[in-house]
Amino acid sequence: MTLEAKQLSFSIYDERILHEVSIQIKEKQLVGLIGPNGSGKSTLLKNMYRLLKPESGTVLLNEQDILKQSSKSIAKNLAVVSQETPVLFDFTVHDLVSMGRTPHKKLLELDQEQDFRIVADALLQTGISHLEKRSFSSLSGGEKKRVMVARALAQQAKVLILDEPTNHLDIQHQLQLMDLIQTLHLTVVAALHDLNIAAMYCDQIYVLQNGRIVCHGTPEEVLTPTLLREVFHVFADIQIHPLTGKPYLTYVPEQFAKKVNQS
Ligand SMILES: Nc1ncnc2c1ncn2[C@@H]1O[C@H](COP(=O)(O)OP(=O)(O)OP(=O)(O)O)[C@@H](O)[C@H]1O
Repeated sequence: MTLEAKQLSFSIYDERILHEVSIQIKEKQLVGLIGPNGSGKSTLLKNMYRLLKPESGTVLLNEQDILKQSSKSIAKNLAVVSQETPVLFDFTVHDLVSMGRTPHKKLLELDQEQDFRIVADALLQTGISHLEKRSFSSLSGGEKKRVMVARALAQQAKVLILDEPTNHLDIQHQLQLMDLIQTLHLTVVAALHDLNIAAMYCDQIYVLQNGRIVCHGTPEEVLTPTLLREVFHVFADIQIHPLTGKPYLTYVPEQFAKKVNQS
């Protein structure tokens, strides 16, 4: 399964938020979307999971226009972990994760043995089995995030859209979650703020600035001191880490700026 945005533009109240954005997530690739606050990451993802409708351009899920597919067929293939968490009713963790099974069932069909097994697996993989009877509203921010990831896993979609999946998680759970996502070998696009996490886990990175893609490529190609300075307005020393073989960023105060490697 592949996911692609082609020449996508989007405006709110006559203000252009996204300018002809194109991004491509190939089969089983983990693609990171990075950019400063307000650069348009969430807006792009919302267009890609149909919460917003583009002004122009298309979103293709497995090369088919997403606007021409039924919600149920999209939900079988595409799961989303958004920044918002459901607040309408106070469901238990188990109930919420079980909702991930909905696209696979007929109207009013009860959970089958297989559904219970898939939900139990999703709870186990995200490390929240012990919370299954708790009410969702009583959970901490990080626990809620893991419930939403578990729901997405229970959906058994081949494509995942994640809007800041590691937000609210402590460092152990950030790494566990990214490890889990990597081992699932799904087609994934994730908006990420932590550039070291993006460097460590992403196959490709797209950089958004003021609603435009300004750079894309492998973490090694994209994460350079020049890009960090021009897009994020910070100075960073970037080395290839001897253990991971991936770029590792150390942010430095301006007084050390002249000493950082300039690539
Ligand atoms: N409903 C809205 N009404 C007005 N402006 C909006 C609305 N939604 C988004 N915007 C604006 O669109 C721009 C892009 O916002 P978006 O949330 O996509 O950025 P982001 O890159 O995800 O930011 P962050 O890193 O802070 O989460 C921002 O300037 C934001 O204020």
